[in-house]
Amino acid sequence: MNNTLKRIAALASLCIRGPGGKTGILYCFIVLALNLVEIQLALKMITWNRDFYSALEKYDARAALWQIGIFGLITLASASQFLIASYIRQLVQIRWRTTLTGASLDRWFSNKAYWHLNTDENSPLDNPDQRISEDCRIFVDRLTGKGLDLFTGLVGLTTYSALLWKLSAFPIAFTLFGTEIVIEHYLVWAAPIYVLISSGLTHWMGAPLMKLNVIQQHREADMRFALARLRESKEAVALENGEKAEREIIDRRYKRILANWRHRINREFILGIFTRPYYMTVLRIPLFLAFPAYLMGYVALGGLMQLGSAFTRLVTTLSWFIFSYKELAELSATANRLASFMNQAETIGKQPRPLVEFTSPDNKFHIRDLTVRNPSGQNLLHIPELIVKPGDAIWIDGPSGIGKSTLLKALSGIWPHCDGQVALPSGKTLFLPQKAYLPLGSLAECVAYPDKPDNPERIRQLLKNVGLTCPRHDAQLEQAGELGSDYRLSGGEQQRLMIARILATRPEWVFLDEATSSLDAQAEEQLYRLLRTSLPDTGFIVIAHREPKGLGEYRRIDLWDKPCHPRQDELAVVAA
Ligand SMILES: Nc1ncnc2c1ncn2[C@@H]1O[C@H](COP(=O)(O)OP(=O)(O)OP(=O)(O)O)[C@@H](O)[C@H]1O
Repeated sequence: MNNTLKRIAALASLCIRGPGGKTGILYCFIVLALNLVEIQLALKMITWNRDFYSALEKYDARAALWQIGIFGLITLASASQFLIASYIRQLVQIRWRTTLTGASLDRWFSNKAYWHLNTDENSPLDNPDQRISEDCRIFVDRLTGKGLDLFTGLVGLTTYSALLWKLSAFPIAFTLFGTEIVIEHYLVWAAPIYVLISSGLTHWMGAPLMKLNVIQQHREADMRFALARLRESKEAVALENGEKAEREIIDRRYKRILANWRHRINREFILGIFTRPYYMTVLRIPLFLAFPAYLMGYVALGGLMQLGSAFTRLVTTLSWFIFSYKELAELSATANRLASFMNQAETIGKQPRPLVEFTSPDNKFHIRDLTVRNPSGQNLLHIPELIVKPGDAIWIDGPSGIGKSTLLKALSGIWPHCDGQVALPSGKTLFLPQKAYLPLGSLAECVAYPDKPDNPERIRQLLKNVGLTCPRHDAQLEQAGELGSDYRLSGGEQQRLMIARILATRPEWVFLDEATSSLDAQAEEQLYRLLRTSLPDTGFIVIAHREPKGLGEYRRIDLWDKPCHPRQDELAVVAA
């Protein structure tokens, strides 16, 4: 509980420190001031109860009509207060949610946490990519909602207690085990005892609901992920007639949702056995408790209604915990999830880089004593020394699974299971993985990725140069859409697009991981030639199962005669 409060405080302070956060605080004070107005209106309503019922008791029609007019005015003021307060509260939510979402995304992207963090369905991190936006919304919504309610409630509590104390200046007397007991101001004591017992019961009956809510959100996110994955792979699924298998995967996930949902319904039912009658009686119980005072002649009907109304206000304010139980459960689950995601993302930045970086003379790309392992610690590759000059080309060729792609990941700095030294030359570097990545956006944005497209005409020309000339592509050059689904590029076309990306971004170093594997040998050679003539000073490190013809002179690193997962001393790849 203590930890949860600390996490809520840390996330709230993050929201306040962000842009517009302080203005948010100012808005919160305005909402609080408006809520205090609401307390004053509630006091007026309590007095109204007395005056209206007194008028009825005395058959005074004029006074009763006058009270109906006052009721209209109080209602108007109360509705205006509610609408303005909730509008301003949402302005705070916009500011704080923007800051919190920004901070979460910063952590998600910094140090490539999105790649490093284990986000499997069994990971305790619980699908951060599926939940970031929703969690930030829930957290800010519940924090501003429940936080402000709590402050207002505390003020309301003292006001209503003081009023009730004044109104209930009469005792209740009864005999218990032969002893006469007299309790002064008994209504003031009855309210907290009544609510305390009720809150305890709510928590006792509802505590398992918190855990069930967390599991439910987790499983819902798993199902959304499976559906999103189907959308991404729809072509393969359609071609392989995988509908039945996919349906089973999704059904399995739905069944998990269903199983937890059943538990949740049962628990909500159990909780409802207590809370539902509580909601229904909370407005009447005060009258029942106050009516001995009426019978004993301490108050008239108007006074009884005023007492009942003041007691109801006090009990509803005290019942904040019971009424807010579900939202508080959500706030606590969301705060814990967000905080744990942020902590884990931050620790990634603190881990030392696995490869020691040194400066190489003449701006060469230099590897010394590099060992690449798989996650279980088995050695994949060992490179004692490799030096590549700017403008040179290297072809790495070897069997599947030997660790070629992993070598590129190690060089890019994202693979933690490696050691050795590396000198990465200055200048722009582009790593193109086996599977072409087509970001959401226009064709021009896709070509220039990760840069911004500056000149559509130039990109049009580059697409033409790599053989992507089709009126359809021309029309889609600047039109936003989802590549890969909307543009329907073939595997080979996607790889041509990657070559256009190299030409558009003009890096000094290019690492290609089977980036031309879907092209025929002739097209591949043409494209390599185009790359070499357009970028004569660029160094190329090419992983491919076919010789990179057209790239000019290159050195080959042949991994064919190396056993898979060899011992470190068995494998020494030396590039002359
Ligand atoms: N993220 C990962 N988690 C666990 N194992 C991995 C991961 N990435 C790669 N591996 C393992 O490391 C080994 C080398 O994989 P890698 O992709 O580097 O092979 P490769 O030589 O590029 O093969 P191919 O020619 O088929 O692309 C494989 O056994 C693979 O299963």
